[in-house]
Amino acid sequence: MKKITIAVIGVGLIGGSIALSMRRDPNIRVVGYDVRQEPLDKALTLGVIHAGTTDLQTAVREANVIFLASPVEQIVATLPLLKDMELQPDVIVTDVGSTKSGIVRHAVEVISERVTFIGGHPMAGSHKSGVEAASDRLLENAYYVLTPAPGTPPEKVERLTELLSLTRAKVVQMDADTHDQVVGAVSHFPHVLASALVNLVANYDEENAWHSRLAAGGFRDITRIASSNPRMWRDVLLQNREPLLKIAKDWTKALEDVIELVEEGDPEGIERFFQTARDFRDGLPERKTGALPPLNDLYIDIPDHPGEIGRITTLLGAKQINITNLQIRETREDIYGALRITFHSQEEMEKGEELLRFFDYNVYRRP
Ligand SMILES: NC(=O)C1=CN([C@@H]2O[C@H](COP(=O)(O)OP(=O)(O)OC[C@H]3O[C@@H](n4cnc5c(N)ncnc54)[C@H](O)[C@@H]3O)[C@@H](O)[C@H]2O)C=CC1
Ligand SMILES: O=C(O)C(=O)Cc1ccc(O)cc1
Repeated sequence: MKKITIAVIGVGLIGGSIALSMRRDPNIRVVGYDVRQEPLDKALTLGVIHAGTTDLQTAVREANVIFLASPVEQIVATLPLLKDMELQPDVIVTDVGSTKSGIVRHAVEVISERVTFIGGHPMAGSHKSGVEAASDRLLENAYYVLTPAPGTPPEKVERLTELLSLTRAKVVQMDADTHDQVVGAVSHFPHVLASALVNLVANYDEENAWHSRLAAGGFRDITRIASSNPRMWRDVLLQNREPLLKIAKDWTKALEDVIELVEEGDPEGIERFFQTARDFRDGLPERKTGALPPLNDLYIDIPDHPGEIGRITTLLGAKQINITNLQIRETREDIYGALRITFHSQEEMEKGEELLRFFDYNVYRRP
């Protein structure tokens, strides 16, 4: 089979994960470019890329496909640089940015007879960043949105789709504006809300430190994404202003509606509010096929002493069930702790679940 070269511009969490997925094919050579030497050194050490450079022209010269994987404002800034560079004829330039309309608009400058641009956004990720968190499984089972323009040659979209099968993501297509509206609502705005809530509670906490001490499961769950990379999210908000401002207005109205129900002391209305949300939330696709990142986690109630954890890992080890991480979560009333176990694969998680249930542990798939 013909050897091809992939250039990854920005070797961080997503660029690194794409690179690792591409490396599943031995005929693919991955060249990484970054503005910093450090991620390139790490990526080489971790076997994420075959070669690394801080010179953009060197990275893209041989590339058949170029993935722009830096923060979105930097993707916009890189596009015009490509225009003056020596590129392979028939090269496909794509990106992984969380926003699409602005990027697709700027990409028009680089599109030519010889250069195709196809916007892309893998709908999986993490609040972690950097190449050290990259994984060839990060995008597995997630949606991967492509936003080809009406004039994009369909055979190029097909070629990119085929290449992306190495990520094991599910490639779908939509126009860039629709993407920004939908993803604004299900991803960007939740990040704003999570951070706003954390900042509110942090202010209360200055007056009364019980806030952070009592911050329990619900607060932690809904605010996990407030630990995301502030630079990255700054750029996302700046790139997706219009849809986000509209969603923020709708949100304000939705919150006012709840406030009204509370002011009126309307029990049916309040219950309906929670019930409607619960019905939709419970009907969301399971993690393995949805927009949430794929996780092979189980949560187990354990009596709060160390011997118990040893027993669980021994049981799993004896059945050759591989785990990749263990975490003790909040202790409830000093009786039970919740142990989170991350398994190496979905299959191993299912085996672990069955085994631990057999030994009478309370096992949950959600925290
Ligand atoms: N973090 C996530 O969960 C997801 C992020 N994305 C998108 O992927 C892109 C990358 O995000 P992450 O991998 O999370 O960030 P990251 O911070 O892990 O990696 C970004 C890398 O880009 C490099 N960089 C910065 N400016 C650059 C430039 N001008 N040229 C080349 N490299 C440059 C940085 O040095 C860093 O190594 C962003 O556009 C983000 O919107 C998409 C899906 C999920
Ligand atoms: O941490 C999480 O759950 C995320 O929200 C992941 C994510 C972050 C950014 C994206 O553009 C897509 C997915």
